[in-house]
Amino acid sequence: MYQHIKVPAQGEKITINPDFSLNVPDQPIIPYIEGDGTGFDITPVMLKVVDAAVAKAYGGKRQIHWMEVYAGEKSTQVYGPDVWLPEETLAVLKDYVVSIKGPLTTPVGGGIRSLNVALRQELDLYVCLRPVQYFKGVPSPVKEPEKINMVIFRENSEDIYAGIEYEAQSPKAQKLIKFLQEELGATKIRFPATSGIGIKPVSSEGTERLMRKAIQYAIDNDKPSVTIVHKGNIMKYTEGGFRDWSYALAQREFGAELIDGGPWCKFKNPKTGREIVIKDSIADAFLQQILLRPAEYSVIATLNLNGDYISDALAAQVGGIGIAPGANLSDSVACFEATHGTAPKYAGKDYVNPGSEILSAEMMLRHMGWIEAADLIISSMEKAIQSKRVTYDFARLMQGAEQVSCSGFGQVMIEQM
Ligand SMILES: NC(=O)C1=CN([C@@H]2O[C@H](COP(=O)(O)OP(=O)(O)OC[C@H]3O[C@@H](n4cnc5c(N)ncnc54)[C@H](OP(=O)(O)O)[C@@H]3O)[C@@H](O)[C@H]2O)C=CC1
Ligand SMILES: O=C(O)CCC(=O)C(=O)O
Ligand SMILES: [Mg+2]
Repeated sequence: MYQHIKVPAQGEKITINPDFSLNVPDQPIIPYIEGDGTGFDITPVMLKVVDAAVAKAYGGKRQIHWMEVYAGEKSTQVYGPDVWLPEETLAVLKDYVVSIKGPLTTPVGGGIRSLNVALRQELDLYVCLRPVQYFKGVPSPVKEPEKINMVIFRENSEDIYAGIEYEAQSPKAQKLIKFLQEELGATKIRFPATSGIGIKPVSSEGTERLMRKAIQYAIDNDKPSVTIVHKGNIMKYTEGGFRDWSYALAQREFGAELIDGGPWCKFKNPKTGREIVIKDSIADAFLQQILLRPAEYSVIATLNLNGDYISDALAAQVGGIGIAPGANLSDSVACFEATHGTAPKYAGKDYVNPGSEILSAEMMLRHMGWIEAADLIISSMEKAIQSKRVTYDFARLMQGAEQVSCSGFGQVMIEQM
């Protein structure tokens, strides 16, 4: 049926109901992309840890049947030199509803555009959900990392990630600059002859669907606030639009009322009766506030580029991107992936922390309703860290730690289950 994807002999597809809830069989087939660079190291460890957690939690009644699908460098080996993201990979990720991927390389400057971004756009995975939580015992550069408990909702389908960009001095850049100057009266392009130029589309529709999810998450998880993070003072109609449309949605759809004349507003959580405050923060100020007053922030709703920066910055505060998980979500399809990239200098060395991808799998299990297996992953991660048998990133900051390999850390987790 497929050119290179081998469907496991056993197992069934996860399917979606009209209300977007999932039907998860006891033997689901779950597609995975190994990933480039350290994806080669961390993905097999993630598979092993998840299999162990599922076996332990359900005693053989449930089992995941993994199905490898290809993207990135491995895809060019399997399909041919220029095939980075095969059509059948996209079709399978959509059709099988829930999947997980390792990181994929994007060259800086020229070369292919990001496959990670392409995948999100092709499947319209418009929410990038990145929870940031502290695990006891993790070495952190801040004094009170336990005060950090945030969930980032990063808009994942627009902003400068649309890839509308033209190289300096190319005919298209020159044409666009001429159009901006002659047709739209732009006078502030400082060096028009040598400027590369990019376009930043941000829409009310894209903003509203993201904000709706962020507010619903705050309701479902009894969170005290949603903070809109933007740079709307400078980019008035894109980032400023994001702020204004977000506030308007909170008022229109969730009945939020202005606090002291606004723009902050609040409403009562219909499930718990507790107040949810909708507020905003300008991105530069926000980045210092999360260091100085992290306890004041809970759910974060932000644009694509801000969300990218904030994800890594917040991850560092709770110990680094070695334990920073994430999910890319549409209303129906979910593809889980770590926040970090391919860390090329460590590729193939069985060295890096597999924690981010394992915790992404933990989010996946929870999304599937396999709570017992997800809980087991969290508890074994906590115990593994507290046993101080950890990968280099934690070991270099911990007193008395024993440094273990990437696969060694997976083994420590399995022993703790
Ligand atoms: N979703 C995706 O697939 C993403 C892909 N990328 C791509 O990855 C490539 C490399 O990007 P780069 O900017 O180097 O960012 P990376 O996130 O790959 O690595 C940056 C640094 O983060 C630390 N790090 C990363 N992964 C781990 C891990 N598993 N365990 C412990 N520490 C880790 C390392 O720090 P130290 O040096 O201190 O040990 C590493 O040098 C680029 O092509 C980029 O486009 C980037 C982000 C996301
Ligand atoms: O696609 C890439 O190469 C980088 C993406 C990234 O940094 C992210 O999504 O956090
Ligand atoms: Mg990033």
